[in-house]
Amino acid sequence: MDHAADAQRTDLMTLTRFVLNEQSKHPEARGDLTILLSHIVLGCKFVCAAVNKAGLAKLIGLAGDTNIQGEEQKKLDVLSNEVFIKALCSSGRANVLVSEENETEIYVETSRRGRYCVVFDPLDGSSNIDCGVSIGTIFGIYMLKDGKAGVVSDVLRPGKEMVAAGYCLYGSSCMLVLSIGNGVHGFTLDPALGEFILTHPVMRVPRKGKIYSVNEGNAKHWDEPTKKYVEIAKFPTGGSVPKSLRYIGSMVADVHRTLLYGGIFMYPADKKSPNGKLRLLYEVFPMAYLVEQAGGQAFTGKERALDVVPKKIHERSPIFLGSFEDVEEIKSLYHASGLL
Ligand SMILES: O=P(O)(O)OC[C@H]1O[C@](O)(COP(=O)(O)O)[C@@H](O)[C@@H]1O
Ligand SMILES: [Mg+2]
Ligand SMILES: [Mg+2]
Repeated sequence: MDHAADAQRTDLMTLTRFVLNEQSKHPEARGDLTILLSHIVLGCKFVCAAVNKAGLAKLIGLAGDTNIQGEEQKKLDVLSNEVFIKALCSSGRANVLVSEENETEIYVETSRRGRYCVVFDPLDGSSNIDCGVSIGTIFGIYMLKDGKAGVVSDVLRPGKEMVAAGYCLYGSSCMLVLSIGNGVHGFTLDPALGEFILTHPVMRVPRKGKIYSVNEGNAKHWDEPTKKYVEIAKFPTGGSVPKSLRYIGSMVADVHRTLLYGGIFMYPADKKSPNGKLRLLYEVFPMAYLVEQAGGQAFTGKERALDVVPKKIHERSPIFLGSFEDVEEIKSLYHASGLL
């Protein structure tokens, strides 16, 4: 056993240590957010373990029910949802919860209520579970508006009012990417230690990218600006090289790649789904928050994504996010089209 190396590892920047350091910069902080995040992290570790052994543990396939979105729930959707609801309730720091898998908002029992509201997608990329392609968990955190008993309007607020957001990627490695309003930081799970270690400090999305990411299967239903953008990406003029298409079909994985490599991820509105497919509260807002914190931008086809005021908890929204200049291009096409 290489004790020296092991001793070395004790000064690794773990996620817990990182959040405690951030907390220490705010003398007014009571540590509630730190405790809440530690319970979300526990949930991610649990789901990561379940995903890794999904085939062995008969966690592949359908659970037999349909969720409010009309989607057939996968066994891992249901398990992950239970894991996060239990973890958040037991933190004693959560108040109102909104999950993709629950029709209505969840109110934590009075004795265990706290000052934060959490919106989450317990398992993102469900269509990729059974084939072992990267999937994830997405979350966003609001603080109660007036500190009293939570109500649904505590979460029907613009994404820019969130105090933290993140996702956990269950892929070739398990990574948790987090922002508590001070940049974006990536942590990789060390399976031996069972700790998330800071491996990607201060993530910055490249200003301009070479990748576009969209489900081209919907192309015939797209509006003109989206069609034009993809046309230019494929057949650029003036000697520029065509962009590469990359689409995994798990938002967490497609956004993670976009944050690291740059480019644009989009799920536009189309004639089939006039509000797009992705959900504003627990998919679009957390990802837009992270992308903006990393120097990129997020646009709905009409406005800055984080300025939208949701009316319903499962509301959908079109989204274009990623490298600043790439999103600027699609914004100018919307302006030019008169749709804005
Ligand atoms: O198959 P499509 O229409 O391209 O949709 C893929 C999108 O749907 C999602 O799977 C929806 O999320 P859930 O799996 O959490 O329902 C996103 O992760 C992904 O970006
Ligand atoms: Mg999802
Ligand atoms: Mg989901």
